[in-house]
Amino acid sequence: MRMPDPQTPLKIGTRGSPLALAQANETRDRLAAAFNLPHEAFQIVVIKTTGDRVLDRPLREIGGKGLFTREIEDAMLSGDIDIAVHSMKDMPTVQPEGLTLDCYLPREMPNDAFVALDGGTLAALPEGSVVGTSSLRRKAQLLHRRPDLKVVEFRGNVQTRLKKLADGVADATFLAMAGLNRLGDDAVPRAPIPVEDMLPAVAQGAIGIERRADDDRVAGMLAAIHDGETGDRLAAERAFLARLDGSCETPIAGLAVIADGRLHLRGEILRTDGTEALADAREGTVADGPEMGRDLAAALLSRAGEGFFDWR
Ligand SMILES: NCc1[nH]cc(CCC(=O)O)c1CC(=O)O
Repeated sequence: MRMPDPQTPLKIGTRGSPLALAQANETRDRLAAAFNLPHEAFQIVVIKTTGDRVLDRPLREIGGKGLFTREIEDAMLSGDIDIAVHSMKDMPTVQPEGLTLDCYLPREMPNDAFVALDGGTLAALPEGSVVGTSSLRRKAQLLHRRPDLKVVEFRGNVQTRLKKLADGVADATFLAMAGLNRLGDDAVPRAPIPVEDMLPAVAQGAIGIERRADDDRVAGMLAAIHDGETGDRLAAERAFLARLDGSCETPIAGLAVIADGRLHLRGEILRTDGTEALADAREGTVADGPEMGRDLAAALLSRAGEGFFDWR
């Protein structure tokens, strides 16, 4: 296998946000360590996506999943980059023709974080408080438990959201614990929310690395840094999501954990206004994860009935 070197570096495509760059750097560090290569054998290439460009509208109005990936995938197909580093939470369940996604780094905490400048917790949030989020899932889960709260649209990166809190636009917001941990920004006050209280988005906290399907050299390199347990968990969660045809327009949550060699999968779907939440769980062998995901999704869908996902 010919290795990349400083003259012909492996090109790592990523979005330009601080979190995306942290994820790309982690990927480079793991590859460099696995093959004993200098950092200069890798080049990080920043690519702007539609999701980065359009900041003034809710993402679901612009066009759902793929908003943060399309331009990066095009760059890979045209050979401008060799691999792409993604937050798996933002990834469609099917990849474009010619691309493969089968390498995952060890997963961070999947939990959502409750973020309030005064360091408070969700449980202690006063009645009638205003919470900022652009996530339909978080909004629906929150209103299901706390119909007294008001939810306002909140977009932008971590820094932007903190600024909005400081400006008094909202009393609190939610972020993924994984993002905060990966940014290493201890200044952000956050309380992890137990997954029993707020089931995370499918694949939350996991990083995936995409490549050209026919690139055997890169496939061999990525195999060396792939985390099998994360792969098994995501296989179950993403099968669940795929069967639900999940997109940004539907509040869906799902989480698989592996304990004592058994896979435990929990899933939830909600009405967007939070008036109804349907949840269920499956348990089985790790190999049966994808089948359990599809079965769980089918069970929830049959309970949901027509119009459950309508949000307009
Ligand atoms: N939708 C944006 C997005 N995609 C991945 C993460 C966090 C990191 C992760 O889940 O791995 C975030 C931000 C957030 O939800 O706070």
